[in-house]
Amino acid sequence: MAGTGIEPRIGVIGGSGLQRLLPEGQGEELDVATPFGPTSGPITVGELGGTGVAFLARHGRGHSVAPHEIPAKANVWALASLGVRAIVSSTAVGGLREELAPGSLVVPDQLIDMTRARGGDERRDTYFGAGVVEHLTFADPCTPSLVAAARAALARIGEVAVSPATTVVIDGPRFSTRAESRWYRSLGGDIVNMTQYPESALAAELGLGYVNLSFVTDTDAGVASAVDDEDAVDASRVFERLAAAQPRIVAAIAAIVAAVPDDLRLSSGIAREHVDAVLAMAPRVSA
Ligand SMILES: CSC[C@H]1O[C@H](OP(=O)(O)O)[C@H](O)[C@@H]1O
Ligand SMILES: Nc1ncnc2[nH]cnc12
Repeated sequence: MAGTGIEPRIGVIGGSGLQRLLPEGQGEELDVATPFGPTSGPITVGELGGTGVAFLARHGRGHSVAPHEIPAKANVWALASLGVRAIVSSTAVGGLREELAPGSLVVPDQLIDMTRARGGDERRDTYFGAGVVEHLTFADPCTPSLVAAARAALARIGEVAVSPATTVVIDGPRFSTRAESRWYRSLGGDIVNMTQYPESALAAELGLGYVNLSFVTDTDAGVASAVDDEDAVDASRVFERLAAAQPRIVAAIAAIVAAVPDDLRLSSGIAREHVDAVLAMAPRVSA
């Protein structure tokens, strides 16, 4: 429990363009030490619509942490150590299909991991090993009940989210070539992003629910952008579109947070004692 007395039930990881969830001055900022080094930045614990939340900006303050440098193990561990039961994440994505125009909202249910851990240790995608042998059941990288709840919550606020959908996750920080983009689409990808993995797998390893809200900022570099090159990916345009959509994204995240059931029950098949052993690891205090 944080000093405010608020017990965060939901962790929110804000992606590109989502630096703050609670109004300025609300909530308590915590620096949570972890066995995996520092998190991307401070975690703000407060209340959102009556629900205790712990908010972390994935790329840190001022977007200073590149996608391949994101300390996903530290970030997910820190939220779990604060007691959250589920993570609601936001991401900016490229659309791989014409119908996924910039401005579309997507609630993916599947992903294809195309990362090759080129970021080094930050990209490591498991807490287990060193004698603790676990094989994560990861057929549903996004918790199905939360995907359904998110879709319904968005509909209630008048948003039509594209769902189900498959995210192709790449290392970044560069965007894809036209050939890669066409290939991802031919694999069945609907959207492309750099951060939904390993975050989602690490959450599942710690027994947390995971649901993602994706905001389409561009049509990547493939077939769709050939239709309208104005929409081909370009980082400055991505940030402009995210800034303009910030109130809409915050409202959508708030609706999803409110829809996470109190009695969220998960079974990822991982032995509880193994989860507890990871959570009991001593925090490493950074220099
Ligand atoms: C700003 S363009 C590329 C950047 O945006 C996405 O970030 P996030 O997933 O945290 O919203 C993408 O994954 C890249 O990191
Ligand atoms: N086209 C794209 N590829 C990867 N990550 C993205 N984030 C936003 N747009 C993206």
